[in-house]
Amino acid sequence: MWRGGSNTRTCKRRFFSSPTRSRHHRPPYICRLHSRGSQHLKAMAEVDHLAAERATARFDVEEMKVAWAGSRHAVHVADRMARLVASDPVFRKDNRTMLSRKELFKDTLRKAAHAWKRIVELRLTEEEADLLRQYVDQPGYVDLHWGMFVPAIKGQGTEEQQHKWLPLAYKFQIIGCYAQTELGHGSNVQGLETTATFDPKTDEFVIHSPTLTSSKWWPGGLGKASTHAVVYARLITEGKDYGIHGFIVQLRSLEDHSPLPGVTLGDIGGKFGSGAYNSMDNGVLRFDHVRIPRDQMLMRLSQVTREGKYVHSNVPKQLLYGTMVYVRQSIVADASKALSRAVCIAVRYSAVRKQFGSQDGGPETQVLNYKTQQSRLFPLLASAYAFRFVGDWLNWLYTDVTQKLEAKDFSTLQEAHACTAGLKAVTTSVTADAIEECRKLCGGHGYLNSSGLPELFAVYVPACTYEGDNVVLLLQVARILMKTVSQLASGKQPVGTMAYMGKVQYLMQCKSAVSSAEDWLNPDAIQEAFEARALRMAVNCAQNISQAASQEEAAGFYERSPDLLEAAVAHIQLIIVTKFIEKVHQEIPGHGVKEQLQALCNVYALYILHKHLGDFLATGCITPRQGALANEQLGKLYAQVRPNAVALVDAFNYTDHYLGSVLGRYDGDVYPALYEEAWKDPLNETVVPEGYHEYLRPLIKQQQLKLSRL
Ligand SMILES: CCCCC/C=C\C/C=C\C/C=C\CC/C=C/C(=O)SCCNC(=O)CCNC(=O)[C@H](O)C(C)(C)COP(=O)(O)OP(=O)(O)OC[C@H]1O[C@@H](n2cnc3c(N)ncnc32)[C@H](O)[C@@H]1OP(=O)(O)O
Ligand SMILES: Cc1cc2nc3c(=O)[nH]c(=O)nc-3n(C[C@H](O)[C@H](O)[C@H](O)COP(=O)(O)OP(=O)(O)OC[C@H]3O[C@@H](n4cnc5c(N)ncnc54)[C@H](O)[C@@H]3O)c2cc1C
Repeated sequence: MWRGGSNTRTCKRRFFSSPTRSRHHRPPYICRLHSRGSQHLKAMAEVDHLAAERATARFDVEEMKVAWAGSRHAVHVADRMARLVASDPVFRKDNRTMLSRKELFKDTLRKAAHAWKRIVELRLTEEEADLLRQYVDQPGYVDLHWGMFVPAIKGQGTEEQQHKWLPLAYKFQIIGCYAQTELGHGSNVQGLETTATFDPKTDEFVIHSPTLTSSKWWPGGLGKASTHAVVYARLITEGKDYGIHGFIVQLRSLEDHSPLPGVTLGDIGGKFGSGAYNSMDNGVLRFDHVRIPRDQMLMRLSQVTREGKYVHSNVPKQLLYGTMVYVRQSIVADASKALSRAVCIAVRYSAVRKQFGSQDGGPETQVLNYKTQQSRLFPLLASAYAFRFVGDWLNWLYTDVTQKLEAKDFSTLQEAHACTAGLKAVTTSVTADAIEECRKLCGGHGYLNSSGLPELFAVYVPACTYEGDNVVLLLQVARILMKTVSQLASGKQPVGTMAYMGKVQYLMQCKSAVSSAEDWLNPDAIQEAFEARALRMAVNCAQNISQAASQEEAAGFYERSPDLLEAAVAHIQLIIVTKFIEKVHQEIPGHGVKEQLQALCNVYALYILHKHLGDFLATGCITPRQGALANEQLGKLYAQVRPNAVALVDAFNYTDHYLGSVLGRYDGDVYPALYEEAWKDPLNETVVPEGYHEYLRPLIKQQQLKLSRL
């Protein structure tokens, strides 16, 4: 009866009602855990399986935490916020991949509301609140509210508009999203179709979706949560189309959340991966002649007068894209977070996991000791640090450009666009690929949801697409490179991150002086090789475009776009290497910290050189022998990193809650955790599965009957 008749009763119930029997049927380890209870678990947690690894570190981990976080204050605040989230049961996330879409969405609403409650109760600063939200680690409407809606109003709204709308947004009296992309157009912003036609009779804009393809499609937070949106639409006044502009539009009632008349909206449906980005209500939105007051056009850059006259302030039109520039720089900062999480999991697990090598009964080999594991993993570890530092620099650049713009100095706008677009593209592509590589580095267990890696990948991978498809963004960088090359002949000196192109005479013909593996530890040798490679690739593209004399320049660009993409990547990699070298040149306190960062900087640079050796050889920057020496030095650097690897990921200072991975646990006690996690799966709620009586039993019985007839 027990076996056959009660497949809906749970293991838990049976366990308590009939312990002997349950124990018999339960896996022995689980019974042991339950019988000893939390005391046993606590005792287990006190064992540090990675202690030996930590003991081999040759640097001060606490000081490395400071180097990673940026300051002692940053370490302290991050630590406090991470623990606050980890200790609060509302922020539990280990069950996320098992929730249905509706449950997951409600859970996201609950977490967002609870986070807000805590922020208000504890009177958290903006810095603390941002960190708290980061550690809650569940994409939701608040990301778009704070991350795009508020910045769009700040960047494109007049003082008066900011005064009216920002206090409402700051107190969550309204919830906003960023509605730009449409069903038919995302990359091509100028191709958007939604219209905002000025009606001078009523002093209103009429917002309308003229076609199916003009439906807003993708905006996060739009589907179910937002009450308002910044909507991008073609401004039409006095019969003329003035192109894309931003408008604040109310979508839902502030009383009962129902859509306002003329507004049709909903969620666009399930997305890649279980859990993951499905906590976000990416939405669809259509307007049927929805009227808004004229003063809800964001009028900082251009205005429409009461009479309907269009007035454009004397500022570059591209400032309309300011919110995207802002978010792209924050995405670069986030790349190092996602990458470091994946790397932390893979490094710790690789130190715990053992395979082969015990023929004589001795201990097996930690997989982290395999050279192949090191050559796949350590460049990713180095990339996490590289992205962290280039992200800090980009944040500085963004702040600097913003201050200049306030003073009506637009000279660095192009530099900001090229750096944010290019770094966003390169760091997100590398990070997405790296998370998947970390999954493979964890073998079979990496494929389990409880490793945290599948969800991390699924949440992260759309970063290659949103806020600008990476290929489209790299082509923007390439265009700026081509413009810069073409200006070299006229003697115009490039500035900022393009300044190296001014050394064109030298860089086009220089030969690397490297003659031993150690020579590649010289930052000048690395810098020169990367500069020469980037410049020669750009110049080659420019020559090829201009040699296609029969073609228009745009056609030549189109024809050569695959090569241009590679030239753009080379330029961006040069920026990352340069900023890492600059970081290492600074004063860095703490025993051994500078030396470790130096080693990681060299790993990053020589790994890129090795991976893109074809570029370096084809452009004649280095010889095949010098390429081989770089690879030889890389192997030596991996050996140097090996004893420090676990401590280098400890320096990220992530709680087990934030990591969300049984493989990446701080204590390295992986196997009991994996084993226990398995039993939480809903399939294990019953011993006999649902469907047994419908499908399995009849099948087995039928076969038994057939056999008995033989
Ligand atoms: C652990 C998990 C972590 C997860 C991540 C966590 C957090 C991240 C934070 C937030 C993310 C959360 C959610 C994601 C939300 C996503 C939102 C979105 O996706 S919003 C929609 C974004 N859409 C795009 O990015 C569209 C991309 N397209 C464009 O930007 C433009 O169409 C494009 C491609 C630049 C072309 O522009 P266009 O005006 O048509 O013309 P041109 O190419 O001819 O350019 C004309 C000149 O303008 C210059 N330019 C272009 N853009 C800019 C700019 N942004 N700033 C300054 N200048 C710019 C360009 O260089 C040309 O200059 P010249 O005339 O040649 O001098
Ligand atoms: C998870 C997620 C969240 C999002 N959130 C928001 C949001 O909050 N608000 C919002 O407005 N939008 C949002 N978006 C939309 C996002 O910004 C767009 O999807 C993105 O800009 C890419 O545009 P697309 O979808 O039109 O891609 P497409 O341009 O259609 O890309 C398709 C393919 O064409 C290629 N391609 C396109 N143009 C060129 C070209 N000129 N040269 C060479 N190749 C080209 C691309 O590389 C790609 O391979 C979100 C998207 C996702 C996935």
